[in-house]
Amino acid sequence: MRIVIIGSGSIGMLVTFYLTKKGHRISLLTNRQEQARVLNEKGIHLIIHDNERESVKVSADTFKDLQANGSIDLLILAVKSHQVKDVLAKLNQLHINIRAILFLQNGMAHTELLSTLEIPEVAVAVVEHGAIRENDFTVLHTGIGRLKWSYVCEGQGRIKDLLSKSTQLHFDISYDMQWINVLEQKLIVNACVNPLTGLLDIKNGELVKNDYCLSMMKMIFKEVMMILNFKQENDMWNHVKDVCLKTAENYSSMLLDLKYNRKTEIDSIIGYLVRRAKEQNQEVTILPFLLQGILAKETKVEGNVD
Ligand SMILES: NC(=O)C1=CN([C@@H]2O[C@H](COP(=O)(O)OP(=O)(O)OC[C@H]3O[C@@H](n4cnc5c(N)ncnc54)[C@H](OP(=O)(O)O)[C@@H]3O)[C@@H](O)[C@H]2O)C=CC1
Ligand SMILES: CC(C)(CO)C(=O)C(=O)O
Repeated sequence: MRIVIIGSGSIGMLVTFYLTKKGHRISLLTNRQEQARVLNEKGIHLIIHDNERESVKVSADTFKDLQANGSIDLLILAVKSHQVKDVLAKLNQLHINIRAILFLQNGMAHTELLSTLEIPEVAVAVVEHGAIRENDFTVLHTGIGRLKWSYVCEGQGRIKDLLSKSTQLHFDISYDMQWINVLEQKLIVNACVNPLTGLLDIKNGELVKNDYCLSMMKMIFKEVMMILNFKQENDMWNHVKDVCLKTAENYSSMLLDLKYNRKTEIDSIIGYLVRRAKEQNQEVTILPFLLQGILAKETKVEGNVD
């Protein structure tokens, strides 16, 4: 089975590492020639529990090296949510025949593209792990979590086959029948944690340790619950707080994107919720505030006030 992973950042390297270790042959497609060269020379190094280091050999190519009219049995997309559209458009232009696709993004931007896909097998997953790209060939596995996934359409079961053969190795995998539930539950967590940690420049744990932060997070949570019409409010609130505790020492991906001057996934998380509130004629004030706040930080103009 030809498995291709596009996106060789934190999650792309993490998933490639574990699948390779489990014996799967993966082609990792990078954005930059230099990264492909380094990966082919050094392999992927994974650092876990502060200093345990392991490495695997990998086969890396650039996205631009993809041959037109080729085929991919299973494509795993590990780019940021706002990069998905561009990647799919390029694959389409090259007439690549994709038999199955697995999305690993946070947020909901990619769900708006699902109805346009002409791929027989489609699944979505959320990654509850923490991973940080230290350099072009090293990834830190900072939080051990789960990969939760679900089919949008099952096709020939290639994804099920791969994931059922890939359990353990620090990568617990669980299946849910309802793909929308999988994504919405992660959306709730990301909406509560990411923008607030990004704006306040704090670790995830501070959100539950500091009473002011906790009450701000509760205000966000309330608006999100209303928009999604989510029923099990208490369970979900406990889950959000639990994620903050389990990832207490982590910086959220949004805070890191801001720190390294990268575009954040705010539109796919909060932008999506604001658009949904508008469609449902619901008045929301906190989420638009967060959206503007993060966009302001993303486009910050430096200089003296006077
Ligand atoms: N990191 C984490 O701990 C977690 C991440 N996630 C989610 O996983 C997804 C991926 O995140 P993450 O790995 O952190 O992101 P990164 O920014 O680390 O990685 C994205 C990768 O995609 C590459 N890329 C961008 N555009 C293209 C393109 N057109 N063609 C080929 N490659 C491209 C980037 O290249 P370049 O190297 O040039 O930038 C980069 O290597 C996100 O949706 C994120 O929210 C979910 C849970 C935890
Ligand atoms: C779960 C959480 C909040 C962990 O930091 C995350 O998904 C992220 O940072 O994007």
